[in-house]
Amino acid sequence: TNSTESIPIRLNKELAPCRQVLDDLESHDEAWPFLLAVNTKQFPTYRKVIRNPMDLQTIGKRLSQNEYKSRDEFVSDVRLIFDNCETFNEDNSPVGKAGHTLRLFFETRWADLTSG
Ligand SMILES: Cc1ncccc1N[C@@H](C)c1cnc2ccsc2c1
Repeated sequence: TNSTESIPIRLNKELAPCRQVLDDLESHDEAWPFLLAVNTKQFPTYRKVIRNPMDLQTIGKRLSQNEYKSRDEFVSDVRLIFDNCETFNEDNSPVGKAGHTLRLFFETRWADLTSG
């Protein structure tokens, strides 16, 4: 069955901005470091430093599986991506700069989509 049939209309409407902003993030030029989970073979220290990894693909799966019960849960996962990025990457590194750019894009787009 279509996974959206099972959730109340209210929740479905409530989460619409989440799908929209996720699509916008995934298609952003600076999204490349955040599309998939950080490969721990490529970055062996990552999981020691970052206790709660997060990425855009994981958020998309959670959204499609109706794991978010509120917009706030969704927003927390998105902000976790950028907080992890700041923890692990220098601000002036390519990934660090991408994180700051994409965080500002997210907060601006999210405010536009949800300001009523
Ligand atoms: C967001 C993040 N934080 C810390 C480490 C990595 C990453 N991203 C991965 C995709 C990444 C980021 N940059 C490069 C450069 C060559 S492979 C590769 C993979």
